[in-house]
Amino acid sequence: MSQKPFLRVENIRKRFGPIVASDGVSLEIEQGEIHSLLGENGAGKSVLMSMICGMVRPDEGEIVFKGQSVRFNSPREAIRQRIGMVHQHFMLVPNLTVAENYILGQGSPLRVINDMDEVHAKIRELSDRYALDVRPDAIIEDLSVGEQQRVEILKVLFHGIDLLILDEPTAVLTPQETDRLLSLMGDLAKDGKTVVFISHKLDEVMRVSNRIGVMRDGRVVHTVNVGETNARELARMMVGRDVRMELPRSPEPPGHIVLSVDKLTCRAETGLPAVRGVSLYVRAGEIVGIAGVSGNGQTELSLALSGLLPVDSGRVILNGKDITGLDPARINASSFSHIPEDRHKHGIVASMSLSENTILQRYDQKPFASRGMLNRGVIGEHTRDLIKRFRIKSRDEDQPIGALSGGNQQKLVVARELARNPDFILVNQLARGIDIGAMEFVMEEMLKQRDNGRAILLISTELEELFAICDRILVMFHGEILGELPPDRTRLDELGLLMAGQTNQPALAS
Ligand SMILES: Nc1ncnc2c1ncn2[C@@H]1O[C@H](COP(=O)(O)OP(=O)(O)OP(=O)(O)O)[C@@H](O)[C@H]1O
Repeated sequence: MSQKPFLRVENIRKRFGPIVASDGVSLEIEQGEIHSLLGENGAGKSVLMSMICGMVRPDEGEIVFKGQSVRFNSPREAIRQRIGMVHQHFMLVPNLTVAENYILGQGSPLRVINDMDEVHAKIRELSDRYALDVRPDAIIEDLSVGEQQRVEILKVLFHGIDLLILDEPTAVLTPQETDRLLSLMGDLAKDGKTVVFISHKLDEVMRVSNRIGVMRDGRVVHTVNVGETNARELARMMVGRDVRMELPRSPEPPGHIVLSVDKLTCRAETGLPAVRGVSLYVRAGEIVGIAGVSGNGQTELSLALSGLLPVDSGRVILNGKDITGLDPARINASSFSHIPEDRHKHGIVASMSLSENTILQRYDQKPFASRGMLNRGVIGEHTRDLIKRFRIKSRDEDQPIGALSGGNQQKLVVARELARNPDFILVNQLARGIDIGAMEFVMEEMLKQRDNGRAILLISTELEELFAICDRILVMFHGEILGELPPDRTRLDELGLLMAGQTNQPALAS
């Protein structure tokens, strides 16, 4: 690493109306390092990085890159200076090929030559060099989330970068894809590239970083070398207190069956079988987990249960009533809450306010409406209460939810669904984007719901989350439930083997 900082950010300020996203933030990054950024939801990580990559303009302060003061008006200008960012939400055109996406509107010299063979060859070369497995002629919409992310990373490499910024890249990845991404970061650093890695997952940050910066309230408040810290200390720096991962729970036995699923089958959007004869039940007062490497039918199972995907055969019974194949609105009205995997598609309407999002499914119900009129006072009060209880960082309840940081959007979805007092709660990826302090709170809330007699089905790729709050864990593999494990008598590696489809284990309960 060189002595002079490769990137220096000095005293940057950025406001969005009354919200201070960057409060005089300063940061130094060395060439060839992997520098992680941690911080609570809304601490200002994404906004800071968006300013470095030309997406957002700072109000004040200076960015010095390779010794020169820079001010970008667009991401394209930043890319010209060899700075690229992969965002939380991919920016690829779904019905175009990888190669077409790369030359689209970028003004690349290769586009002027218009030599697609050359573009394809360059993609293949980079794909081979960094083991990215990206085919230039693949259509984006046919690719899995992990593949699309590798396409995004290769896109930035394609245009040539020295600084790569990755904003929560592992939030949507399987453990195997995460391992692969972390080793890619190491390879890039070996090639002299510099990587900024934003994540809420402390174990990943500890594994891959050279240095770690911790942000709070729009500033970097600590920067530490990875060898001089540990996950517990990082958590304390972020949240300002110790974070408990072991949560107390009442020993009450579960009650009657609230949801039962009998031999459910359904196909994925591609038409291929995704859920193959799944049977399960969830009782009042218990949390049943579904573990599995993503892509094993969990997405389709949750969409089919909530009416968002047609069921081919089998039955779903909620509180004794057959809800199989009902439309989502009717399922929602049957005391069924859903915290979806993809909040943008199924959880929120980004352009609508927090208040409107809070009552999405209940805009015509008491106390939010009476005699065909919205009770704006009641809706506002209810939303303010959720904002306060879940510490959702926002200007006020009238702000569009799309302007909130990712983790704060997720907190509103969780708050809304729990506030509906449902009998059954379906959760697919509770933690998505939520910081560890808020995660502790959200898990406590889930346990309170359980202790109040709710039945909860928690689909997750985060094993720690499943072990922390589930009473039983089912393992899903290739669209089937392979077995059930008691979390208090199962080791992580046993669960991992079952998730890989290995069923001949002693821990497997009948
Ligand atoms: N376009 C915008 N309009 C208004 N406020 C915004 C906008 N973009 C960001 N903010 C606000 O700036 C603050 C910092 O947001 P940022 O996305 O940087 O947080 P973060 O640290 O990345 O959080 P998370 O961990 O949840 O992703 C938040 O309070 C957010 O609501």
